[in-house]
Amino acid sequence: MPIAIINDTCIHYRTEGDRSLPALVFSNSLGTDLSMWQEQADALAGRNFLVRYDTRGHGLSASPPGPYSIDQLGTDVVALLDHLDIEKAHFCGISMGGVTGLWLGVHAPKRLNRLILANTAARVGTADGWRTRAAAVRAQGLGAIADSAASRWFTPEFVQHQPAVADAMANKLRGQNYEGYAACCDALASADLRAEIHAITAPTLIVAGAADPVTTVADAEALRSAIPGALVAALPASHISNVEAPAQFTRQLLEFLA
Ligand SMILES: O=C(O)CC1=CCC(=O)O1
Repeated sequence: MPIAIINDTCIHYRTEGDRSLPALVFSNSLGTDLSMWQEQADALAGRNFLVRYDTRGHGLSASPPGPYSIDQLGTDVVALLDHLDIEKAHFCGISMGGVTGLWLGVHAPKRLNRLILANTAARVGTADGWRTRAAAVRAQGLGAIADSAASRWFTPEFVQHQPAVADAMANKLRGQNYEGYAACCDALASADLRAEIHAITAPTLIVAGAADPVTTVADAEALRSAIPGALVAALPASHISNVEAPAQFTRQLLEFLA
């Protein structure tokens, strides 16, 4: 279980594949952990040096008291690259992980090769919405958020046909650290990169879920028009598109990184 002490915080990560291959970093969404990328890791470990990590406040990484900020989530990645002696990497982040990717595109362009931004936006939801959620989680824990997770993350058809996958992810959320989750809601409350993302120079692929109610296809189009040269692919999925449409997601990754 590799742990790096990064910005005074224990960050859990996992590497796979040959170090001589181009590095590819995966960043998880709110309430999940690095295991969400298993399908992509299985497909890509022969082609890339994979680095998966648990965003602070998630999985086996530490959950120091919040609020966190998007600058912190982004500088954690830069420090993890330093720790692993990686000069430049591809970066694939989903939802909150995608916001981290946008931050890296703006603030750490020299550390990036290609950028894959899935189910994300330069401004996800509203500051009030995230502050209300953070307060509710600090007061009541993660039970209610976990109970409703499947409906935010997946289409009803997916939940019906793959109940074990949806339940396993919701149960994992139930077991997360509530302060870490709330502190990441604080980070999303204050993250608004809309005025900055035009400066991104990394070749960028935006992956949308055609049925995503959280970060919509319109959000993906807004990213595409702001980021020079960005491409968009819409998959038949809701918010956690790499789990709901794993084969299509992986194909997009492979084609974009080829
Ligand atoms: O609300 C959710 O659970 C979905 C989500 C929003 C940001 C993120 O990373 O996940």
